[in-house]
Amino acid sequence: MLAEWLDQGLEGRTPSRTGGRVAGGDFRLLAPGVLELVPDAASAGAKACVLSVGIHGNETAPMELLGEVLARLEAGLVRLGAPLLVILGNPEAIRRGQRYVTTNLNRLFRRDLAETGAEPDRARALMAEVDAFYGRHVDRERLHYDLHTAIRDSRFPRFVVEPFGTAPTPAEQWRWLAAAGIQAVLHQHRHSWTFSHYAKHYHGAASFTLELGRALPFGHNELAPLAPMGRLLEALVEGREPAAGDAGSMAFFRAEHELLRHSEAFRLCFPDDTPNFTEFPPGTRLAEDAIGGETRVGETPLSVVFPNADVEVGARAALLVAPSPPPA
Ligand SMILES: O=C(O)CCC(=O)N[C@@H](CCC(=O)O)C(=O)O
Ligand SMILES: [Zn+2]
Repeated sequence: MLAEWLDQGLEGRTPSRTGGRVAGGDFRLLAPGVLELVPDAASAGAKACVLSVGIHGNETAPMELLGEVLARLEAGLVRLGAPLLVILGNPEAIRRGQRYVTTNLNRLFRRDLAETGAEPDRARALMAEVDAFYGRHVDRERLHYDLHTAIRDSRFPRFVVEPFGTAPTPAEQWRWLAAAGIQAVLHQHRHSWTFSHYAKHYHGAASFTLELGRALPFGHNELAPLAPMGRLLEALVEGREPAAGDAGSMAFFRAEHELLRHSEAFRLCFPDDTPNFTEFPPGTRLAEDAIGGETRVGETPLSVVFPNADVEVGARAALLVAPSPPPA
């Protein structure tokens, strides 16, 4: 039923059942693509976990990975020990195999959102579900992992974005992420109104956008490198202490600038297939635009992450980042 829930969500079918039992607890379907799992008895240190996939419809590996965890839960190989909200972000975009339908859902998670349309409505529905879920677990630490894959190759194929926010990230997160095969961490320098930012900014959750390799169609993903991440997700679902790795094995970066597309004439001055975290020396021309002119690297080298000239006008076309010290 749980793994079927993913398929039903993708196919737009009404689920055959809206609730039932798994080992250690109950599940119930709260809304299309929103599933809550309630343990009979959560373990003492269990977090209130939000796990989301498919916020971008073409990023399939996280859906397959989470589908495997849910299948193991259903088969009784994993026992529910933590309150869990599982979210299939943008079902219509997933059905179409597209990043989004009309606008990028992952820029809309703000409470003063005024836009109307399918994606803004979905953002409002997901924010309400997250608010209600954390509201039901006020006594627990909050966690949100928003699982994605990247458009391009990367010097670090598996990395996380730590959203901007005042709530400090618990040190255990770095150890868990290192053990789960994460190779780099990028600290955001300003509000970005992504889903992971929402959980941190409004709810003080330990939250990340996780980039788990490259975006490929269903059936083309190599899940073996994600096995350690699958084990981290299972530990969270069971309310167990996850495996700890050496946080020092990860590379840490900080966003220094956000490159915005200001006009239709915007273009990046490096090849389209430039991998994430490619470093450019001082003086390199990175982009040109009809409004705002050209962007060059200043006095210190900068690396480029998420370069995409094809975003909506006004949207982020790249992050320019520099190495930063690991958190104390
Ligand atoms: O590879 C790309 O260019 C985009 C991959 C992706 O969807 N990344 C997220 C990052 C969100 C964040 O900054 O936390 C996004 O752009 O929404
Ligand atoms: Zn994404």
